[in-house]
Amino acid sequence: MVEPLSSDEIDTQLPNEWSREGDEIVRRFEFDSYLAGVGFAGGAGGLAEEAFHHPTITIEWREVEVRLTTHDAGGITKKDIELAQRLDELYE
Ligand SMILES: C[C@H](O)[C@H](O)[C@H]1CNC2=NC(N)=NC(=O)C2=N1
Repeated sequence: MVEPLSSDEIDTQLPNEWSREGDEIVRRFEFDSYLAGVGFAGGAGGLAEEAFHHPTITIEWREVEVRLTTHDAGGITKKDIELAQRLDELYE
């Protein structure tokens, strides 16, 4: 079972564009169109399924908010950090 990271570990491992909100890490991705955000959300869902680790994805007007936490561990784990990194690669 994966263990929650300590606050220090989160601070050092959190990718640059992400922020911590309690037991979640959050990033808002910006797009030129609503449908570009929808497409990104679809790709994010595919990465989530590959990792079997599922974020909360909110699709808004030209923005997509992704929230990650590890429910099984009750906190932020390396699974969240790793998927965040993959989402950043998808976005770039
Ligand atoms: C049984 C458990 O729900 C599964 O192992 C997976 C599914 N996707 C998941 N996604 C997230 N974000 N956290 C989990 O703990 C998690 N667990």
